[in-house]
Amino acid sequence: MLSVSKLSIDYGSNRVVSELNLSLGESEILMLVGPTGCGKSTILQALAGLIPISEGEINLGSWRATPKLKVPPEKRKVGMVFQDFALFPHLTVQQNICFRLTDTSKADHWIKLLGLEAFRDKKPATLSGGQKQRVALARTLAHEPDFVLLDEPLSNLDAALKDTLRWDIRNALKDAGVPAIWVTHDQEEALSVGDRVGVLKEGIIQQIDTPERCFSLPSNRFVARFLGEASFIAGNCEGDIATTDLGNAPAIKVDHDTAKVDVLLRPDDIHLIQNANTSNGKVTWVRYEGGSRLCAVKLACDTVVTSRVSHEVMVRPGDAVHVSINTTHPLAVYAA
Ligand SMILES: Nc1ncnc2c1ncn2[C@@H]1O[C@H](COP(=O)(O)OP(=O)(O)OP(=O)(O)O)[C@@H](O)[C@H]1O
Repeated sequence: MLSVSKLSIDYGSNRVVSELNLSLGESEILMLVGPTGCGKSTILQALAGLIPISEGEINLGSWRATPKLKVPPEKRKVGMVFQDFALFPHLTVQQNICFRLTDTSKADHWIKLLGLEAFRDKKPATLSGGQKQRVALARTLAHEPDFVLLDEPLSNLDAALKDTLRWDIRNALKDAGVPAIWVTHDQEEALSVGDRVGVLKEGIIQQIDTPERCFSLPSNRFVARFLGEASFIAGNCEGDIATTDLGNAPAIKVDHDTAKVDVLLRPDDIHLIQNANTSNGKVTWVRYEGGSRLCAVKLACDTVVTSRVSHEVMVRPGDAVHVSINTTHPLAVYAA
């Protein structure tokens, strides 16, 4: 098990990561997300032993690192996968994967599992981005690391390839049975691929939780907005029911126990009707998404809520519509 307690990291006098606590179970995948510059790569580098830590402890069972107790990268049994693949250009796929490997049978397992058999004798320059990333992953896993760190492994690839490769990477990590921390900029990827998601802001973890809880019960408004479309509407909350101008809904108070609240609404929580007898809002913009359309609706109180409708609903900016809350799951509410 990888466990990190009260980890702080400074660059000179600048503290970029503060008091990070986390523990990863066997074969658990933690997705680390946050705005640019919030410290994601810094955390990975510290876990790998590439930069010093200022406070706290990293413990893998077989070794323990503190600011005074240094453990060099080669003693940490860590595997790293980067966005730029970091392959040796003069070596073949087979040679890249087997580099410094005593038991090459492990390499065969990953070459087969990641669909690389036809490319064994090719040089990296002749491979596509997705194939290169598979080679990088196979090389990492063939060395049987105790944990794996992935720094935006899919960010140089096109959308269609990302979609299949993210599942191949997840399956390979699960097959290897090692814990992994995977940094991504893609919220959808974080929610769908991870066992848990950690949301970082200015070096401080805001929430580490299951994808479902991070999305539907964010610990604060920053997490709510960071993980997807989020609107907030004023309401009252008595017990576990919230009352708003758009209807009532079951609710969970996330922060303080106050009656006046703001209710978090995701686009799927809002039902939009065109040509209703009465309207309560005007469409301000519409984004076509392929199978659906995301619509922003301005209410009389000036609050803007977003609703996702089928692509068959030809809603346009300026349309008068009726919106209401339509949910059976409890909505997160925050003190107003
Ligand atoms: N070698 C360094 N020396 C000084 N400051 C650094 C160094 N590397 C990173 N920083 C600063 O530390 C902070 C965190 O950087 P880091 O690269 O960890 O962020 P990130 O969340 O990975 O960003 P991105 O999503 O853009 O990759 C930033 O303010 C960055 O400018």
